[in-house]
Amino acid sequence: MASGQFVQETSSAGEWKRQGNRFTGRITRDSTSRPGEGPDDQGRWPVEPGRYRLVVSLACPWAHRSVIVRRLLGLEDPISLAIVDPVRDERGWRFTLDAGDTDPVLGIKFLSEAYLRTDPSYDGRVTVPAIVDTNTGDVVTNDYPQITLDLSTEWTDFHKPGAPQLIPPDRAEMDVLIDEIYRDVNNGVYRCGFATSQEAYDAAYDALFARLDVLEGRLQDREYLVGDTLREVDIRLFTTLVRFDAVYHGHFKCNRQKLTEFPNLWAYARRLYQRPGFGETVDFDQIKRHYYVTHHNINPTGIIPKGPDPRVWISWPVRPEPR
Ligand SMILES: N[C@@H](CCC(=O)N[C@@H](CS)C(=O)NCC(=O)O)C(=O)O
Repeated sequence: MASGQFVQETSSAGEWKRQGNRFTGRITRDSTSRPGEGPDDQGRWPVEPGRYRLVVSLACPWAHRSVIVRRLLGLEDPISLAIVDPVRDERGWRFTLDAGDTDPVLGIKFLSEAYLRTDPSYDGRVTVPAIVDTNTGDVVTNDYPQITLDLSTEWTDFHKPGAPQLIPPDRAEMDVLIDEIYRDVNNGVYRCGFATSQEAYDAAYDALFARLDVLEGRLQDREYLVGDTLREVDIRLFTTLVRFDAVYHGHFKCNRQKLTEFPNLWAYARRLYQRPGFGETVDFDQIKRHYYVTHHNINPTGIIPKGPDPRVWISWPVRPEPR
């Protein structure tokens, strides 16, 4: 069996097992910490506009969720944004897009500096998205599924007028879909790409396309995955779909078919892309550079494919809305 890029996260059967999220602090309205302080004894930090910095890579699908949600809710001013270079070197995520290769607010050159400041013994992967407290430079959270939920539910006082309700009052149906989509699609593409045995790859590929077939059927007569309005689950699916043909189809060998060959999923993804808050957050150049240059084991030459042509996302009208 070939060894993978992420040896600590590869099982003896060659399956990719994603590491847990180390920092699970939450920014909540009921934190008992005073402004400027935190966390309280339950790990809750106070909601405070201007205090926290969201660190993302525009290439990363997990971080991309938080970029979209922050924008849809109008949280750009209350929560600032730091964007790392899409290409990691052996020192991890770098602030080389900024003047002096330094984040202007946090004053650090590498995201690892914040991780190690917060936990000097940390030896896992340093990941985005992460929210950093600008008072101390400590990492509050890299718990990406919770980050977007808390933007929706804890920061409501700072949402823009008319901000969407991304979390339905009854979450049961959405949460089932979120789990299935995470396992088979969001993480499923990584399980294909990072598998180091044929069996592990085959199983991940089968589960991925079986789930996409189900979703394709679900979207036959719906505009959104749940109910008749945009929800968090749509954002979670979108950030994988928008990378599918550019990266996952070739680089991760998810190649039974392209997104453009699923009529309903393709129309759905394009409808979302063309909504405010979605397409303008997609940077195909950074997405491709990240995956093809950073994953040496699966693309040793580092050559970045020129295609596909991104104009397909906008160049002809989207199919009419489903009935
Ligand atoms: N925090 C999660 C998900 C976030 C994640 O994997 N982000 C990627 C970018 S898409 C990352 O930061 N990777 C850094 C690395 O692999 O060293 C994890 O630990 O797996």
